[in-house]
Amino acid sequence: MSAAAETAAAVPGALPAGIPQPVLVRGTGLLGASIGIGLSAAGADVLLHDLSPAALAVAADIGAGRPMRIDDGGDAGPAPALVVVAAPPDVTAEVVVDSLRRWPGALVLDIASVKEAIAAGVRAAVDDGRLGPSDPDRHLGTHPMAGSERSGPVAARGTLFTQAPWVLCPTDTTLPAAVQAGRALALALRATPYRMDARAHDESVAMISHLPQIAASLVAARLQDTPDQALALAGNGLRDTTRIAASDPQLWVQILSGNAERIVPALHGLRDDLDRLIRTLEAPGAPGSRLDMARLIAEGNAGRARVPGKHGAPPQAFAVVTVIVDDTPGQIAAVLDEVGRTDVNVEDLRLEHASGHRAGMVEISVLPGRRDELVAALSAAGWKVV
Ligand SMILES: NC(=O)c1ccc[n+]([C@@H]2O[C@H](COP(=O)([O-])OP(=O)(O)OC[C@H]3O[C@@H](n4cnc5c(N)ncnc54)[C@H](O)[C@@H]3O)[C@@H](O)[C@H]2O)c1
Ligand SMILES: O=C(O)C(=O)C[C@]1(C(=O)O)C=C[C@@H](O)C=C1
Repeated sequence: MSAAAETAAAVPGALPAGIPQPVLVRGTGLLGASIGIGLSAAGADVLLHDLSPAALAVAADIGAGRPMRIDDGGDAGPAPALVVVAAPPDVTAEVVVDSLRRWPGALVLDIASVKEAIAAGVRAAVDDGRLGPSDPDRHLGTHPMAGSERSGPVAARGTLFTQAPWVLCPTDTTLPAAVQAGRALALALRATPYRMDARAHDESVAMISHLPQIAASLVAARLQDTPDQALALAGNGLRDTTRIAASDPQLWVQILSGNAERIVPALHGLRDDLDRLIRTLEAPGAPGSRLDMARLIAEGNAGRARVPGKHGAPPQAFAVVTVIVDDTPGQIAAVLDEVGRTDVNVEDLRLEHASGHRAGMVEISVLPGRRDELVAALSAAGWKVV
């Protein structure tokens, strides 16, 4: 399995050449509206369509583009030159096929989370005569590796894709113009394009996206009957491991069933480790059991250390500077204002509210070499740094 990251960087605020316009986004939920907002902000002419009038209206209201009517009596508005299908996975192939048929001059991209099933669905339309043999060449399967546990346009933001990988899955016959459009779309939204075939993509996401989702859901499911007094003690360990357990069940049913063949081997591996741990913990005092536990946690350390940092850079441990603030309006902005006066780049930011207390903690991640400088500056300005 190999992925080639392209290195060209987007010029901030500029629309890279190669995005045919107007662009029509079909499906204006979280992803479609985010794409619309980002492209509109970069100066593209964006049309929007969604089966849900409410999702369409919200997307238009938040600046994702202008609504377009699509129906069998003729479409209202100009023919799109590029269609981006951002509908749920189980209807994506059909919306791609419909778009290829409706607009014979348009390139069509989709962004669904699984890729082989969509490609097969589009090819099936050639077999049943709905598409001509070369129509699928205008289609490119893609997948932005950015999202959220939330869905719908209300959660959309134009910066969703910044610094995220965006996978492009051309086949041997995909038109170069379609690949160029996919690459330009990723760059316009400040993502990093990667090229990969659909099979390698699906194998990869089984491990780096689908298995984590399942693990988070299974862990969170255990909490249903946990007493409130135990949950009141929850710290970041639980929050970190269960954030994506809040994801949309409908979406994930489609993703998991669309990639079941690749997910099952990963689950067998997980089950083997779980069985091993259960056996060990059933006899924690037995000879070798502590070594077993240490190995398991160390194996987790080794896997975690392989997760890349921003821009696909090697994993990097940041230093965390923790500032205690009163839990009152304006405090966090004031801390950040102070940080802005230094020349230290904020790599990550996290807010922590101690339950039952009127104080919060702002955790600022910076490059380790810049930690002392930031601590000195914040302390000198009177902030409580711990
Ligand atoms: N949510 C994520 O984190 C994420 C990340 C990357 C890719 N994706 C993919 O992006 C796509 C959209 O996901 P989302 O999270 O934005 O979902 P969402 O539920 O927020 O939005 C989907 C939208 O598609 C609309 N829709 C349904 N059928 C349609 C049709 N036939 N024509 C036009 N619109 C239709 C729905 O009304 C809804 O507004 C999915 O294929 C998903 O796999 C999601
Ligand atoms: O919620 C998030 O943070 C995500 O990025 C979601 C995530 C992921 O697993 O990375 C989930 C599914 C999508 O297909 C792509 C992105």
